[in-house]
Amino acid sequence: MSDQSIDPSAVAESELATRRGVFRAVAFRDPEDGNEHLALVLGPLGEGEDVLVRVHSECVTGDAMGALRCECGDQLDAALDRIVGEGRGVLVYLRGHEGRGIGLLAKFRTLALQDEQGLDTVDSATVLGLPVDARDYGPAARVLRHLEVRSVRLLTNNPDKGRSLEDHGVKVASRVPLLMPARAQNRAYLAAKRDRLGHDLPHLDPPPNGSDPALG
Ligand SMILES: Nc1nc2c(ncn2[C@@H]2O[C@H](COP(=O)(O)OP(=O)(O)OP(=O)(O)O)[C@@H](O)[C@H]2O)c(=O)[nH]1
Repeated sequence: MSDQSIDPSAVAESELATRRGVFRAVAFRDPEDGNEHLALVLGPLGEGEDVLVRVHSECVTGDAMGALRCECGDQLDAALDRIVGEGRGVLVYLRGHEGRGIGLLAKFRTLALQDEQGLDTVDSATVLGLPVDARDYGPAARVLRHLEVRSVRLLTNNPDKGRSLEDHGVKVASRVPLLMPARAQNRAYLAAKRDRLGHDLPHLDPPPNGSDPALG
């Protein structure tokens, strides 16, 4: 549980008209990591119970450039569509989470190893002495408290994300799958997330005899 709260002087808000509609956009500087993060809020949140929430880790290649080797961009679009479909919800976009927290340069080093040596997303980090996942969800918990969100339906396939948010005091009422169809370019990445990182991705083809054809 992180007790720190966001200082009002470190928050700025504006309306943000997007292709999907008008959001309340809340920028904030987190008191612990010092990064400037973003929350997009749709609709009145009422009592703040059971709010549909996506906590999305920055991925400049997937989110902004449309890269296909991960499914980050697809998930960002799908999460916003789901929130707009309900007419109520929050997307928290966490900066400083690039590459699961190792940063852009280090992420590219891991991507090069994946391309050149066929390592997966886990081994390509560990051979470089980098953490597989260094993300801190404290900023998400703090902004959800700031927004008076009391419990969330969390859009994620990653059970650890729900647990980490709960460790920071967020009540996760349920986990809502955010399953993206596999593409040729991201099949190996998705398989590694399922097989090595424990993500719930039941829509992927099961690995026959313990090996995934997408990897071979
Ligand atoms: N280190 C590293 N990071 C990657 C790689 N591919 C994508 N990422 C980063 O992974 C982060 C997203 O994490 P994921 O593990 O894909 O998914 P998640 O956020 O844990 O789970 P979901 O909530 O289901 O999306 C983003 O910050 C991406 O930049 C990679 O090969 N190596």
